[in-house]
Amino acid sequence: MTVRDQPGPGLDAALALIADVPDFPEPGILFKDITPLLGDHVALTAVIDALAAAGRDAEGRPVVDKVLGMESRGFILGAPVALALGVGFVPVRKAGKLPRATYAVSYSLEYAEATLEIHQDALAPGDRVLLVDDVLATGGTAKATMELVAECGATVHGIAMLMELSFLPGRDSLGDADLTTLLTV
Ligand SMILES: O=P(O)(O)OC[C@H]1O[C@H](OP(=O)(O)OP(=O)(O)O)[C@H](O)[C@@H]1O
Ligand SMILES: Nc1ncnc2[nH]cnc12
Repeated sequence: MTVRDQPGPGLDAALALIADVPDFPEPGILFKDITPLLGDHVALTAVIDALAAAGRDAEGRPVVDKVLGMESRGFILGAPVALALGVGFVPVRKAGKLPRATYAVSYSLEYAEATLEIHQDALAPGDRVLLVDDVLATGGTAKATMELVAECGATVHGIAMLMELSFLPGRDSLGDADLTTLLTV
């Protein structure tokens, strides 16, 4: 597994806007609140540019066919990353939200259990995709999404996360996937 830090102008200041909220949504969880960062145009631009770099080659050319975002914070970050790369966006949604035929995977995350779904025709066999989300905690969400991509016959080019919680074993569940995290806490 490769981890690439993507320092850039304004990125450190952007990441400093993430707020710690103790005991949310339940006692013992230190919740990482990205809403102050999202509300700052300069910070949001720096973060989207840094995440999009995970979908480019060394010359800066896009190398993915689709960006996937996991509900719901992965939608906020993933859609602008897709625009930056000039490719389409695919939502990976919680159970029961997608209207047509889906593949589904159930999983556990830091403070809940859930099922994620993808439309069966969202990806073409052989598509190379970039997964985008805000937090890598237990890795349950990312691992479930990788399984959905495999079920579609597509390939995970990389996983781009705003932050990684180093006190949880998230990265251990991602095999040899190419993981980019902008911040480790
Ligand atoms: O690595 P994990 O343990 O799976 O946790 C990470 C996931 O948890 C959060 O999403 P959540 O399901 O809480 O949904 P939200 O974005 O709608 O708040 C976060 O946005 C990641 O998707
Ligand atoms: N501690 C945390 N803060 C924010 N989002 C999360 N998703 C899973 N764990 C989280």
